[in-house]
Amino acid sequence: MAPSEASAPPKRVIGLISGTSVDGIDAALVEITGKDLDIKVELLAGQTYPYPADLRERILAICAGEAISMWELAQIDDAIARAFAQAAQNIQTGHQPATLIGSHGQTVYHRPPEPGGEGKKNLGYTLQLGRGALIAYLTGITTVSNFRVADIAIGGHGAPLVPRVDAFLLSHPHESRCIQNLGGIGNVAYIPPRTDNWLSQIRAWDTGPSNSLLDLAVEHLSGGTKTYDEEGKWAASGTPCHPLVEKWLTQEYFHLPPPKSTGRELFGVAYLNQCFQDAEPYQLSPADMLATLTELTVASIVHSYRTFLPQMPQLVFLCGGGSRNLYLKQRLQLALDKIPVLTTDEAGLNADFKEAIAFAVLAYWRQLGIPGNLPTATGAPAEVLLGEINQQWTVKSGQWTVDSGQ
Ligand SMILES: Nc1ncnc2c1ncn2[C@@H]1O[C@H](COP(=O)(O)OP(=O)(O)OP(=O)(O)O)[C@@H](O)[C@H]1O
Ligand SMILES: CC(=O)N[C@H]1[C@@H]2OC[C@@H](O2)[C@@H](O)[C@@H]1O[C@H](C)C(=O)O
Repeated sequence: MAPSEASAPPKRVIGLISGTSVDGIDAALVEITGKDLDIKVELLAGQTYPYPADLRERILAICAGEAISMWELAQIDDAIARAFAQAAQNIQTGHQPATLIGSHGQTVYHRPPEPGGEGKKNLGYTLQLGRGALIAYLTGITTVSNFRVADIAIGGHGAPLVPRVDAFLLSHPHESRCIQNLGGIGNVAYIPPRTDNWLSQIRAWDTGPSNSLLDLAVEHLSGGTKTYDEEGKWAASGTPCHPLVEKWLTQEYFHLPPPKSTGRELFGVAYLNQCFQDAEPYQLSPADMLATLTELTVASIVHSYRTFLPQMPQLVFLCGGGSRNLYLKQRLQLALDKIPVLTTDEAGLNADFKEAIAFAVLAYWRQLGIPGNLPTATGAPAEVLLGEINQQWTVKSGQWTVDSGQ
């Protein structure tokens, strides 16, 4: 083997994301080798760093549509970048330092593209706070950020982006698989067996609410003493009200064909208030209400598989915080009948940190010049490089030098 073909040393990368649950910053320190089907990712450390309570409250208020001044926007952007930079520092404790960060940031607004004729549709818009330039400066590590904007600029949804990573880490030569993320919002990647043109046959979309409504309901019903339902125990003590689930399932989003994306703008506080109003005639107990909202997550996922997939998958792998909700998992298994429902842990990929791991891989691909989006997932007309590279600049002997991050 020629020296240039000798396998490159592993690249040490940090992935950072705070998702739509706004529960905290998921940080993953990984070692990556290979590029596509030969890619290997080893998780060296994974940790969630909760936001300070006041910052979380402000982010949730902005996500719920509260108007803020540009001054406050700047303050929050910096506060998030600082928290992300701190998470990147902390996750390296006891390890060799990383040479690259992939930082998703915090989504505070997401508007999918509006349908319309060629050149007539409104582009989507998405805003992730926590600017990469500040993270690069504070950590001294080259940071890739703003992953969604390039896909959106050419007409895509800019989401979901993880499916391409799922494809390379979780595909199977003979088996079709759904990778179902259960975050604040749910999203699915359907990955066919790796036969000819398998990449172009991948389908992916946001399935709707996963924990966003449940968490808000738990906070309300517990009088603010809980932020989520540990293992789904509270919901498990109730009974789902099926007529309500049927009514909620008539909502337009669930019937839109993919590609499609959504967020807390739709499945947030106002939506939950409507759910409570709809539930009034049924006089549900708190536990029944939580069981019914859980059932909406389950039913919307299964309905979307049955409606939009070319065929049902042979296996479903769950990931995201909702995969720890045993009641949700059990209801999903019941609804999917004979299709095994596992977590990605069982495929060797940590279910809690898969999104953080994915943004480490997307940053790595960005640096190698490999596209990160899948047009069948985001609806973009082409593959594009995702993310803006914020080089780590240092002053050496009075001259600016740039750390290539290689
Ligand atoms: N042990 C648990 N039992 C029940 N639910 C849990 C548990 N752990 C986490 N969750 C749920 O998972 C949520 C967080 O999931 P996750 O971190 O995957 O979401 P996210 O990344 O913020 O969202 P998204 O994927 O939409 O961006 C919590 O808000 C909670 O509802
Ligand atoms: C705009 C935005 O932040 N979307 C998130 C959100 O959370 C889940 C779902 O909605 C998904 O589409 C996306 O995140 C994951 C990481 C993705 O892009 O694959």
